[in-house]
This record gives sequence, C-alpha cells and structure tokens, in this order.
Amino acid sequence: MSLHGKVAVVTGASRGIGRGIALQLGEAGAKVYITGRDPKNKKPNPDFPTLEQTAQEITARGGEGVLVYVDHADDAQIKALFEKIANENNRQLDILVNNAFAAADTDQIASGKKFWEAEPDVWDLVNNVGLRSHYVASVYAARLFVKNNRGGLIVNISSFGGKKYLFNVAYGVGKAAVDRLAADMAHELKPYSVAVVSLWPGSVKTEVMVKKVEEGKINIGVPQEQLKKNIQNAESVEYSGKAIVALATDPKVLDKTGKILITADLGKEYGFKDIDGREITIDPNRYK
Ligand SMILES: NC(=O)c1ccc[n+]([C@@H]2O[C@H](COP(=O)([O-])OP(=O)(O)OC[C@H]3O[C@@H](n4cnc5c(N)ncnc54)[C@H](O)[C@@H]3O)[C@@H](O)[C@H]2O)c1
Repeated sequence: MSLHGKVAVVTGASRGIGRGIALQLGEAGAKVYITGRDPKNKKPNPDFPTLEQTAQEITARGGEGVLVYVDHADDAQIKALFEKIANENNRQLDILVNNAFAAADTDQIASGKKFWEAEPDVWDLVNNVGLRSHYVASVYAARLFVKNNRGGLIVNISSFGGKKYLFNVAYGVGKAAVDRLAADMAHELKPYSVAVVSLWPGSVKTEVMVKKVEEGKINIGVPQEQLKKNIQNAESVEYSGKAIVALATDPKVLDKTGKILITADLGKEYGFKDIDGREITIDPNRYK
C-alpha cells in the first residue's frame, strides 16, 4: 500500500490518535501536514510527545512530516493552514483527517458530573475544536478538492459516543454531529468523487487515557479494575492510522462515502492487524 506522492493533513497530531494516524500515513509514504498549538501559547505536557517529535518520526518512517502551529479554535489559523498547503504543493491535497480535540486532557470530560452539575461551557470545550473546527477545515479542504477535480478523502474521527451515552451530554451530541457532518458533506461532495467518512475507533491506548486510568480519573460508572483491563486491551493509536491508509488506497472508497466505519470492522475487511500483531475485536454491545 503506497501513498507516495499524496498530500495529507491530520489535525491535532502531536499525541493520541492523531499522532498514530499521521505516523501510519507517513509510513505509507505520504507528505503529512500535522497541526497542534504553538508551544509559546500552550506549554506541552512533558509526559506526552510533541508535534516536533511526531513530524520527525513521520519523516524517519519514510514519509515527509511538516508541522504547522494551528490553534483550531481560531478560524483564521485554519484558513492560513490550507493556504500554506495549497502554496507549497501546487494546490494538491488528497486526504484531510479531522481529529483535533481539546477536552481529553482536561478534568471535565470524564468527571462523572451530570450536565446540570457542570458549567455550560463544557459544551464549548468539547465542541468548538472537536466539531466546529472540523467543519471549518473541511470548507477549505473541499475548495481544493473541488477545484482540483481529482477526488479526495475526508475522515472525521468520531466515537461510539455518537450513538450511545459516553462521558457526558456535550460529548455524545458532539460526536453524533461529527457523524452527521460526514454524511452531509459526503452528499454534497459525491459528484466530485470526494469520499467522506466518520471513523469510530474502539477504546484507544492514548497517552492521556493511560495516564487518566492510572490516576483513577475516569469516573464513568465502570469499576477501576475493569477500566485498567480495558486500557490494556485497547487499540494502539496507530490502528486508526492503518484503517485510514487502507481507505486511502482503496480504489472503491467512494462506495463507503457518508458511512460510519468502525476500525475493527475495517481491520477484518482489509486484513490488517494492530501494530503488535493483535487482531482487534469490539463487543457490539459497546455501541448498540
Ligand atoms: N482515546 C480514546 O479512547 C478515543 C476513542 C474513540 C474516539 N476518540 C476520539 O479521538 C479524537 C482524538 O482524541 P484523543 O483521545 O487522541 O485526544 P488527545 O488529547 O490525546 O489528542 C488530541 C490532539 O488534539 C490537539 N489539540 C487540542 N486542542 C487543540 C487546538 N485548539 N488546536 C490544535 N490542536 C489541538 C492536542 O494537542 C492533541 O494532539 C477525539 O475526537 C476523541 O473523541 C478517542
């Protein structure tokens, strides 16, 4: 599977699922633009990888990592990102992965508080970057896709929370909207052969989730021992990246446009495993 000659952008890729996706796209040979906030404005947590490290690893794996400081809460910075990509690549763009998410490393996301117990601005924390910025990025990416007339792929990173209660009200509603965003953008972009899908990973062993479970900070009504077991068996951050490489190299990807796709289902369909050789399975009760 080769993405040599392809240009991709992954938003929010210093750590977590975005980092895993960017590494796999790089390993497949793509030029990968990765975004994150400027460390001058948001001091990186020393326990987590940095955007610089992710960019270097993409290049070390055979792709080309290009880091751009973008705060996805700021529309003007998102617009400037796509202008830069257009200028540096003769307007070429092939893949957009909408992943940036601002709430995971805060105490608000898995606090166990009911919506009326928390302040209403939890909504903004979860959905300004986690939903609105995906719409804004997709506008600028779609302008390039439509003008270039050579297809394209947009992947929104979502979650089972779009279907079944998870974490809090703002999270579930935001994820349902991320799914619907993919479906409706797919409708409008199909005539231009641009595929848009929503991707649901299972539980993922991100740096933030591992730390939160260790510190007992996930209060979602699941016993701590069970949470520890779940995180041990969780997907690596790169498993979602393998799913996106499989989609991006599938000549029939348009057959999937508008759909919600589950990483483990794609693993079965395309025959890939996690980076440690495990076959990933997900209990359908998680989302039914
Ligand atoms: N962790 C899981 O188990 C899991 C499972 C399913 C779905 N998801 C979804 O995956 C997505 C990514 O989550 P994650 O767990 O990898 O989170 P994370 O916090 O580990 O990563 C989020 C990334 O977004 C970046 N970011 C945050 N605010 C930003 C801003 N204003 N501008 C630019 N970049 C910003 C962070 O720096 C980081 O690189 C989310 O939509 C989440 O709901 C996570």
